[in-house]
Amino acid sequence: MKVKICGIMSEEAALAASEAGADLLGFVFAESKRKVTTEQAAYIIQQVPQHVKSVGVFVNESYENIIHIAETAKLDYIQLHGDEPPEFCKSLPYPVIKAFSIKEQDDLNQLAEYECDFYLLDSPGVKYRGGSGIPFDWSLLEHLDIPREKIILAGGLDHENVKKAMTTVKPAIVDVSSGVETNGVKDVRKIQEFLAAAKIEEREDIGSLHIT
Ligand SMILES: O=C(O)c1ccccc1N[C@@H]1O[C@H](COP(=O)(O)O)[C@@H](O)[C@H]1O
Repeated sequence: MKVKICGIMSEEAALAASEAGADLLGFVFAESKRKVTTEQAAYIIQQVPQHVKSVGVFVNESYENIIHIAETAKLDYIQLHGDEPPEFCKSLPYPVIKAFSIKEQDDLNQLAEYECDFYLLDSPGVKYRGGSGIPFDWSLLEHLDIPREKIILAGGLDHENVKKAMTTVKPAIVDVSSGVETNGVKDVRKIQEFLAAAKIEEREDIGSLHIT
């Protein structure tokens, strides 16, 4: 299972996440208590190994600003977490993760209109467009007809519910922000616990190879 740790604001959190096995780190450039400047993100991204991919999170941002920030900070992926239309997603010269708020079955209909690299399924925002720390009803995804390799599951995940989330939804990537924080700040121990829980399938696979 691949893991994205989102809302990275410090070098310490980025290094802890990458050392614990995170595959992607998210940097929020939208209105949020986790918002970083382009310069902060650029500095942190330079400190982490290249195999750990960087994701810029934007909400209804202009094409020009996204490109400028992506080039300056050396982002690998663009996450669009607002009301961006399908044409906008297709127009970006970067791999795109389009986020969708899921509160009822009908919310899934819009996914078919989008061509993107990943579909991120999240709870509706509360104060901001994401990062609420609240899970949504995963059973709504039972009949989702998007390949699971393109699904990122987000919204209120933590080290206690991530295993259930993975077995229920079978996403390609799990994404967490609030669930690895204490008092609004990334918590190294919680990052490590989340990664240990999310990567357990891989360890179980290795274990079963020894047994057989
Ligand atoms: O984290 C934020 O503050 C944020 C603000 C605006 C758009 C997206 C944001 N975060 C995204 O929200 C999801 C879920 O976060 P949580 O685990 O429920 O706290 C995650 O994909 C972040 O990328």
